[in-house]
Amino acid sequence: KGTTREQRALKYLKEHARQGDPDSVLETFDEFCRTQEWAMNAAEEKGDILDEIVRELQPTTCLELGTYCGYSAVRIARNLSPSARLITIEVNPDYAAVAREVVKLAGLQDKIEVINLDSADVIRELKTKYDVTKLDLVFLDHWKYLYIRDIKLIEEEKLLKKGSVVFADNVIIPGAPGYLEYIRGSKNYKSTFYSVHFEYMDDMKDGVEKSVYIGDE
Ligand SMILES: Cc1ncccc1-c1cc(O)c2nc[nH]c(=O)c2c1
Ligand SMILES: [Mg+2]
Repeated sequence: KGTTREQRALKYLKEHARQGDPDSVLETFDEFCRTQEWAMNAAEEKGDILDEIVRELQPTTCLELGTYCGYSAVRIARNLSPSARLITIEVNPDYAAVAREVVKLAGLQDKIEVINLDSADVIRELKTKYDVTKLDLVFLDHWKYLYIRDIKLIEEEKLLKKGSVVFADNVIIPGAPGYLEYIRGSKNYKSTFYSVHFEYMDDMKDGVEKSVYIGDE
């Protein structure tokens, strides 16, 4: 084959999506995943909830852990106000390279910064190196065992404020052992679970968890 699934997806997007049109990029990516090859995008019901959160919260500074090909980064950024921005972290260099192309194709490179590093290392430097004061929205969509490590690090760095939203994908499949217990057991969050279909699979159920920070700043 020579190419990876992510490279094939990017090729399809370049051939079929409208340059500079985020909606077209997302629709085309969904079409690819429905007709050509499945990919782990926070799409369909998951994406609809994400859209709703962004539209209601109108976040200024967003952090995404787990960029993959940039689908949810585009989904978030297309609804951001002019001065708002999204920092998205992807540890896999091949995924990060594709994501940067997808972000460019959507015309959102001025709103989205893709960082190809380990999430913990970046979280520790958000205030000093990335000019972040507080995070209004955090989207956890990387590796299930890192959700709890990274949310504790975000708390340690005092990056959340009252009203900040932490949105987690895949809390059922593959599941986020320990994260749900931690966040639901914490007095600093008000959590809501949403039962949703797994991306592009009408006969599989997953879950997402929306947690609003109400703790001390
Ligand atoms: C790929 C896959 N296969 C079977 C079951 C679940 C998954 C799956 C689905 C996702 O939405 C993911 N999101 C972020 N990171 C992941 O690793 C991930 C894995
Ligand atoms: Mg996911």
